[in-house]
Amino acid sequence: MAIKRSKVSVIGSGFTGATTALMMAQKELGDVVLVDIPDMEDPTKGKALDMLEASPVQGFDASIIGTANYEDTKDSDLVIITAGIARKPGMSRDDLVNTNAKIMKSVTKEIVNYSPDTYIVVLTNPVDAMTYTVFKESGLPKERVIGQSGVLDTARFRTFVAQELNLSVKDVTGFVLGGHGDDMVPLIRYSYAGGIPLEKLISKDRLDAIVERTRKGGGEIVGLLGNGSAYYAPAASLTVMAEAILKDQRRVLPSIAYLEGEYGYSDIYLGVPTVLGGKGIEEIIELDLTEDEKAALDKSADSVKNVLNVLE
Ligand SMILES: NC(=O)c1ccc[n+]([C@@H]2O[C@H](COP(=O)([O-])OP(=O)(O)OC[C@H]3O[C@@H](n4cnc5c(N)ncnc54)[C@H](O)[C@@H]3O)[C@@H](O)[C@H]2O)c1
Ligand SMILES: O=C(O)C[C@H](O)C(=O)O
Repeated sequence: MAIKRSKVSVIGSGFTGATTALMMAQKELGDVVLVDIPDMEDPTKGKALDMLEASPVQGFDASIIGTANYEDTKDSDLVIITAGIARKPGMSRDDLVNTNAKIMKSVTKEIVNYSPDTYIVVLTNPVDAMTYTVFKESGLPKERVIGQSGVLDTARFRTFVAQELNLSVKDVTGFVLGGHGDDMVPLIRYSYAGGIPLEKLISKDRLDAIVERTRKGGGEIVGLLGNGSAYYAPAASLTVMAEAILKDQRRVLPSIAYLEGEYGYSDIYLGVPTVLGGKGIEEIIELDLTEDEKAALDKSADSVKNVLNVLE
């Protein structure tokens, strides 16, 4: 049998979907199918063609098509969901819940109809609850339905730490746990610059300020953009997760995973450290938490549960 390139479908061709499609094609992760609603079919085709025309200039090999027909997604190895509405200044991510839950249900039906064994990575907000909705609707095993928040939240944290210390972002590591809301939990104790614990390099006051800015990082961009939310760093985050799965890299990355007792929670999707590889979420890493860290994580999990409770 001939060896085939991977196929990745991106549902939603808006800011995050289109940017993710381009980043994945630039990294030659596979052929890309960009999908939107029928009313958006022509602009979606236009974006895909425009990206394809960048390929000779940048020297990447990938087919990129735009469509409103799910048949074109048939046999996707991986599907990324970015479809839905984004928040505007003054809104919380949770305000999007019922509109986006309906969209999750309808797109998930179509996805698994054409790709019954695929992996799905969800971006749409409120992402912890939307990942739960997609999991329930898809019937896929839990390790194949994954949400994105921690890679982005950790990237924001690393950016602010690198700025504070005037060091390369490459040398700063961190971990953000919990739901993708203002009470997410950046774990300072597990964060380093060049292997040195951050607590030895940055004062408590400054670290507290960095944690607060990280928690409100999405809102900071929403406020600046005025009409829409972040998309470059979210697309980069989705791309690294897609790469980890498609290339079976077994990367240690924070993902929104379905918990069955891990960290003391059950029947919930929440951000935790995971091993991401060719089987999707291959492991959930359970870190020892102090009482304060566990209390912060409980608060964040409660916020996610409150959103799950309003799901219609
Ligand atoms: N989890 C995260 O870290 C994170 C980061 C950034 C954005 N987001 C979320 O991602 C979502 C998308 O953000 P965006 O900036 O790309 O928004 P956008 O408005 O630019 O794009 C959304 C696209 O979804 C399409 N769409 C709507 N209903 C659809 C359906 N039924 N089928 C297919 N496509 C459909 C729209 O036509 C639009 O093109 C938002 O909910 C946003 O809050 C999450
Ligand atoms: O903040 C938002 O609404 C979008 C996204 O969740 C983000 O963190 O940038």
